[in-house]
Amino acid sequence: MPEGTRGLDSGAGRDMCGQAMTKRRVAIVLFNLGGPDRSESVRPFLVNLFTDPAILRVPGFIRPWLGRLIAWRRTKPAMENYAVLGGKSPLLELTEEQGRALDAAMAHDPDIEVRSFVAMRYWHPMSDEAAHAVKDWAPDEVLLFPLYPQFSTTTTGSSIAAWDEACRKAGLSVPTTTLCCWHSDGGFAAATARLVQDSFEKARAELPADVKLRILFSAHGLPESIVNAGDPYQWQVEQTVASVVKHLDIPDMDHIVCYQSRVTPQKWIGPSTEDEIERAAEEKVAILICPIAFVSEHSETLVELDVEYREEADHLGIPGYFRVPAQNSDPAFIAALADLARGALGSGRSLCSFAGGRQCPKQHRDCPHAKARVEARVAVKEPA
Ligand SMILES: C=CC1=C(C)c2cc3[nH]c(cc4nc(cc5[nH]c(cc1n2)c(C)c5CCC(=O)O)C(CCC(=O)O)=C4C)c(C)c3C=C
Ligand SMILES: [Fe+2]
Ligand SMILES: [Fe+2]
Repeated sequence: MPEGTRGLDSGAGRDMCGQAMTKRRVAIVLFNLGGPDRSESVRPFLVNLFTDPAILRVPGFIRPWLGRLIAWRRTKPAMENYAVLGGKSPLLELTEEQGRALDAAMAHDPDIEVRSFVAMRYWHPMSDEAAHAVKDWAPDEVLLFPLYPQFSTTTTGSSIAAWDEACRKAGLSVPTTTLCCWHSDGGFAAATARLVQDSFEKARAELPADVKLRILFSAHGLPESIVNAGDPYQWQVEQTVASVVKHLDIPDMDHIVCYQSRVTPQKWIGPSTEDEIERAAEEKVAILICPIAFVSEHSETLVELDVEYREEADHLGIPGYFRVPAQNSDPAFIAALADLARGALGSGRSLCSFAGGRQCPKQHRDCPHAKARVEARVAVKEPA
């Protein structure tokens, strides 16, 4: 758990007249996916994932056994992936590091005392543990901060539901702000573009002048049915890429958005990253892959991109294969997270996006702002 950085005068600041004032204690709850901490945890982690109603959209009475069956089938390939990483996911350590960096970045904010807590969705520490830790710290306010820039019902939406349930069980009731998405936040886009620009320049320096270099912005995929049902994730991924591209200084840039990590037989959104690697090989174009929907290194960057896809690209004779590092605790990225937190806390809204209100076009019915409006309308109709 990030311990946070507390100044010596923690808990007290000064107002405009120099009078001592009490700082608001703000617990920032960082939502993330979580990952197994040892090889024995791979199966139960997958069971948690595939029995989540946000992921496996089948009638409730089928879900527990179908979810277990899918998890059982996925265990071997997943274990092989995590074995490359020493049998565990690096996600918890990296998320805790981001939490400590965020606390440090906000340590001198005059009127708030911030402490970050990690709430993983599918492996420890999960929402129940985080809710108890937050309750023990006794904050004045809570900010729910997903470490997913783009909202999906399968990620942020699912974490919010798990958090609400955990708070109910823990008896935690504190004024809460939920930041639903930050796909096109300027600070995030600029920090990400800096990483892309650096990697592009390094790759360009290694390649012969006549070899073209294409940027593949690769996001985690999603079953198409979830997007068709109204999930705004794909639209938001496209917005992120457009925002990052605006900050790049690359003449005649060749880029595309694609999707990786398909794990079920249904149709997933495309084009797939694998197909794009194949196309680049056919066209004798080198590629720079930039993970765009997840802000830490994890199994899908360190294994899928760095090992599996790289091997496939080499096998296909691609003229160059490069990857942009994930943001992790990059200082400009952490500064962007701190600004997002300040913006959300100062917004006066209980639900806000990076820009305040709703950003998603209306066909994306699963945008939480759309849901909040429907719930408010229903509440108004309820008899007193
Ligand atoms: C139907 C299945 C899945 C959906 C939908 C899904 C959405 C989704 N996931 C991420 C980010 C991550 N997922 C990660 C691992 C992972 N995801 C699934 C399945 C679905 N994800 C599985 C089965 C796994 C386990 C790994 C495996 O079996 O290969 C991870 C990696 C975590 C780690 O420990 O390293 C991330 C990150 C997003 C952003 C998303 C939808 C928008
Ligand atoms: Fe996933
Ligand atoms: Fe939205």
